[in-house]
Amino acid sequence: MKIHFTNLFGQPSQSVALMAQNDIMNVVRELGVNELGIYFYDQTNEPDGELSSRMDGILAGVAFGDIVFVQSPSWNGIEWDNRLVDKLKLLQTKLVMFIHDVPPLMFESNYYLMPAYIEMYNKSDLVVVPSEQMYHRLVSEGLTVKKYVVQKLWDLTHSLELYTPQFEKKLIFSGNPSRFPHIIDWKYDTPLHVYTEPVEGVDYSKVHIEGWRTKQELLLELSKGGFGLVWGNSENPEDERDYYKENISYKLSTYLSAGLPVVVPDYLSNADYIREKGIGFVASSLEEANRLVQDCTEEEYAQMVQKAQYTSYLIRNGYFTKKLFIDSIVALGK
Ligand SMILES: O=c1ccn([C@@H]2O[C@H](COP(=O)(O)OP(=O)(O)O)[C@@H](O)[C@H]2O)c(=O)[nH]1
Repeated sequence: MKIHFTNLFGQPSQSVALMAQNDIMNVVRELGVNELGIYFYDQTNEPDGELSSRMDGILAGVAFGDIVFVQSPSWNGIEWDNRLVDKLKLLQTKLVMFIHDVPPLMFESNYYLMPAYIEMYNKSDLVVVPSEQMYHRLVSEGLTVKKYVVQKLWDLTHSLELYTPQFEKKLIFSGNPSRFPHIIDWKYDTPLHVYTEPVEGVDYSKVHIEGWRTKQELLLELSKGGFGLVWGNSENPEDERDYYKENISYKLSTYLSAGLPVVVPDYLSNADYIREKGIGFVASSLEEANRLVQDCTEEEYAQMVQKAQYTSYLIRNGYFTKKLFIDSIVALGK
């Protein structure tokens, strides 16, 4: 019996979906997993026979009874993904749906696709979900798969020699303000440094715009100090859509991979982890986030940095992925 993971190719190198899938693959490859490369492309007018041959090629190395983790979605559309799943069922594989993103919940205009996604998820033997909240949400939408494993945090692997974060009353945000517009309308005392590719015609005068960095450059910069800020798509938590409360934030793991203390909103699916481990502040508004940083002492910060080392070690070395991998195999065998 072999174990396979699908892995995404063909998106720009700045795509977080691509980074996340590729990083998962880098971890499980070390565990002997076989890679099923999936190309992201415009498949709209692909003739049926060609699509079928393409998929047979992708699945050439899969034998009857193997275990296949499908990193979902492939971003080629639900029909494409569903078709691949049907081929995997024909091969009588044990199917693990590793749910990274749920497009019908991400964008309101896609909600109509929910029954199609649930139908596909229900073909699997086990689902890996970002959080308990997401599992219960999907069950409320019709998910019937009983076996599930919670991912909890993204890994972000590297073997860089980083700095030890130093106390500085500054916040850092690594993400595209087009998805987080309130970030560049920053109204608070604590300086906010934003890592993103600047877009022409956008006013960045209220923040310190740092430009785009590669993963390595970003981690090195982050590890110098300050606090990593996670916030949802709305400034006010009351306006926040459910999705950010159910999925897990990639930027949160980026900060933690660099050993940086964080400030997160109280609705974040894994805010309890930050609170329990003492590796940052949990805030109910951006105003409070600002105040918590302003009131923080050097000793308090040093303690958070000390505690963050443990989570940083796990994230850097891929342990959240290794854990979900082992938990899934154990659960499939029950
Ligand atoms: O200069 C930059 C800015 C961002 N990023 C990456 O892009 C991610 C942003 O992800 P996103 O905003 O989608 O995260 P989420 O919404 O899940 O918090 C960061 O965490 C980094 O890993 C990067 O590599 N270089």
